[in-house]
Amino acid sequence: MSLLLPTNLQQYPSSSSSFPSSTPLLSPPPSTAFIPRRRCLRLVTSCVSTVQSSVATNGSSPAPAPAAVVVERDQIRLGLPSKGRMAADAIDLLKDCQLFVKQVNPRQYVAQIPQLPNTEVWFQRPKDIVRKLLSGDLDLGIVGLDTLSEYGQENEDLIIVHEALNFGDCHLSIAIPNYGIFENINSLKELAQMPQWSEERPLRLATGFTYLGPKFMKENGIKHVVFSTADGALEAAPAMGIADAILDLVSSGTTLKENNLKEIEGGVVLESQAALVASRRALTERKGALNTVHEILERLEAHLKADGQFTVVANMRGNSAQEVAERVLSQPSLSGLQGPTISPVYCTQNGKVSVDYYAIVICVPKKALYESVKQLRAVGGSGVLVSPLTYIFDEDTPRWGQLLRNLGL
Ligand SMILES: Nc1ncnc2c1ncn2[C@@H]1O[C@H](COP(=O)(O)OP(=O)(O)OP(=O)(O)O)[C@@H](O)[C@H]1O
Ligand SMILES: O=P(O)(O)OC[C@H]1O[C@H](OP(=O)(O)OP(=O)(O)O)[C@H](O)[C@@H]1O
Ligand SMILES: [Mg+2]
Repeated sequence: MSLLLPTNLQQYPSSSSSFPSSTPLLSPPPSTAFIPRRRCLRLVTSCVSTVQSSVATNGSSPAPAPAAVVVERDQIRLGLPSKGRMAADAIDLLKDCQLFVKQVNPRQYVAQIPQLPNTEVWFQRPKDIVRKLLSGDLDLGIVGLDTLSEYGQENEDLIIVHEALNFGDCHLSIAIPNYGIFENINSLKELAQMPQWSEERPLRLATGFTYLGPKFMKENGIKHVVFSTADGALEAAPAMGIADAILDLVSSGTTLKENNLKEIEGGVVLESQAALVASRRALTERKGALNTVHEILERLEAHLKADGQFTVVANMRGNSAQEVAERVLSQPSLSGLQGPTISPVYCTQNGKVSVDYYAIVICVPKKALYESVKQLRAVGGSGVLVSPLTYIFDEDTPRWGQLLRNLGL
């Protein structure tokens, strides 16, 4: 995968050809950029009988084939999650960027965004958004980085345009029971070194991530492992006796806790949140796609930057703007984005206009609000007004420059 990939994903080699032939129950090296998923799973099923049925009914399809051509059409297509926990948040984020998705009813899978007249929205399951970006049926999409990595499989055509949309935060992590033989096991290394695992009796790992799971275990040198898969509620697998460990998404950790499971050191495969993704082919070959992604990106960056900040206005007595500025800048949390704006506050006394006070305006990170208010008071600030910020449009968006460089433009 190309530029803008988060660091935690960049650690993966772009080819999976290094799967050792001695690794039991894993697929041999593929000859193309795609892992032949069916082949990988068939090897698993031949060794563990219980896996066969779950794999057969799992619905995991083979890795998507790369699109050969960009089919001509007038509209740019943006894929949004049709349901699940990301669906509402994606629409809300666009709404906060003044991009209103007009969906007539929830069962209608196509919608418009009046502010982007050349763009249509298609609602799809997250994994299908990735597949359809690859097949050329979608041009842009919002999905979790986990889904992108699992179904995109480092395909060069997928470009992460914005890797941190600030929702859908979770991480993909190995978890083991906190009881029995695992009671004192707290790291991946300790798990790998347990004497229980052998070629005949490998560690049984249940996961929906049938690409990332084997890849991670291989990269960590864990040989005696076999994978099973299911569509959900994986946390039940150890207690049901189906698996020894699981690899699944974690956010609050409640599901693990409620099922007597624990994460282990070194067991995090990736950190994930929602991302804006594009097809490289679409951006380079489809008329209007680059302009559309530029507009969406500008709005997203401006909104997301503003989302973490408050505007703070306060009055301060002083002899000059310079003197007030010196006092304000003596405090570490009051420098704002570029520095405080300081303006005279005019009032009349005995019919004469005079300036005794100055208004200062700064942007303050939401996390630092209380600290900033304390610092303002300490240098004589009063009448502090705090209001939310809607947008911060910088001179240029850093991600836009990165995107153009990535596309060779
Ligand atoms: N517990 C969680 N907390 C936060 N984000 C999560 C969590 N679980 C999943 N996600 C994010 O939301 C995305 C969609 O998850 P969701 O559960 O809605 O669908 P799914 O499980 O992938 O699909 P399906 O409907 O087939 O079960 C995930 O790919 C991930 O990026
Ligand atoms: O750490 P937590 O906040 O408890 O969240 C983790 C759970 O959320 C996801 O499941 P989801 O709710 O999507 O159900 P699913 O298994 O049907 O996908 C994930 O697969 C975990 O089971
Ligand atoms: Mg789910």
